[in-house]
Amino acid sequence: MSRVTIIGATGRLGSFASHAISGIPYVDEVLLSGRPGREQSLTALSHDLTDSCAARGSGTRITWSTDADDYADSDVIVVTSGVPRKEGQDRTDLALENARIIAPIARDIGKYAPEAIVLMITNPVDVMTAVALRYSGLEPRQVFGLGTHLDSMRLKALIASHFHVHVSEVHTRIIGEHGESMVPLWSATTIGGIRVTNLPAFAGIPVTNMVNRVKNSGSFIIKNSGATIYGPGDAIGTLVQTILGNENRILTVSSYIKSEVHNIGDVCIGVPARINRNGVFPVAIRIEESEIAAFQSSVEKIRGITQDVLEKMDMLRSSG
Ligand SMILES: NC(=O)c1ccc[n+]([C@@H]2O[C@H](COP(=O)([O-])OP(=O)(O)OC[C@H]3O[C@@H](n4cnc5c(N)ncnc54)[C@H](O)[C@@H]3O)[C@@H](O)[C@H]2O)c1
Ligand SMILES: O=C(O)C[C@H](O)C(=O)O
Repeated sequence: MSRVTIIGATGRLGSFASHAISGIPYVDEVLLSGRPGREQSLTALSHDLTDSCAARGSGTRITWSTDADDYADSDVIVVTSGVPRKEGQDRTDLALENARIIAPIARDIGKYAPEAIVLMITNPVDVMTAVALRYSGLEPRQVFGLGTHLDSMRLKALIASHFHVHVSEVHTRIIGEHGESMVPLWSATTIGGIRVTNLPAFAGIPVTNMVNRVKNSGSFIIKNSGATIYGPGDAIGTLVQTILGNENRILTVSSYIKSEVHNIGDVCIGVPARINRNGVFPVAIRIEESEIAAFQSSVEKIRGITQDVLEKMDMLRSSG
């Protein structure tokens, strides 16, 4: 029996992620959680998703609640609550506003669901992962963020399209910030098991254009269709399935690292991590010199914003 709770379920991403999760075979119950005042919307969404399950021949139960104590007994909690960026904003512009939304939610998770594995989605996701870790009091293995998994999938799609190969033939990773300072690891990119840098055709690929397209993907979609929904929603589904299926896949997610990448750490940021029913375990890696420098600078950026937000949150708390 597995129960997955989505906090922020009435939002654009939350509702599609709920749909994606309801299709995972290991999931018996999806609990749609929202703020008081959202009862009608939660009821309607639960009816719609129940119809969807029936149409797919799935026996997954869809329930809803506005009470935090119903987080209890959740195996996985996905948090999509928070403000999305508007056209022209950077994800990091949302840091303090969303930290103020995430902190009380994380406290409730720590109180009512201390055994759960928590997947953070709210942006800026690396910073919100650190906020959730701090305020929930859970262990680092239990709290992680979507991080650069979505960016890695975006790059994978571009590489597959460029080389006219199936996406399953491409393995690639982007580490670091889910944002401007992300670091594509060409050293860890393979097509059909062959390192891409060993393929003569790689010399002709528009690397900079591809990386810029990944960096700008979210803002392009937001500008032209309002929100990113299906890419992140299905990426959330993959992560939930990886946890509940105890699959031990290595995916690139925002996780607390001490020193796993060339002794760089003390931050929540996108890194390759093994994911299973017990949570998320960053994998120690060695990368190329230029990649180390870029990762170090991404870490410093995210560590700085995280410290700043946590300090401001402390000040807000002490001033009542
Ligand atoms: N990490 C990623 O790759 C990724 C991808 C897409 C969206 N996001 C982030 O997910 C978040 C939600 O995006 P969306 O497009 O679904 O937004 P949305 O506006 O459609 O939904 C926001 C949700 O948050 C809830 N919410 C808003 N303010 C709240 C508050 N003060 N307290 C409690 N709940 C509150 C709303 O009720 C709603 O359920 C944003 O921060 C967005 O940037 C992250
Ligand atoms: O770009 C955004 O603000 C949403 C999300 O982080 C994304 O990359 O799709």
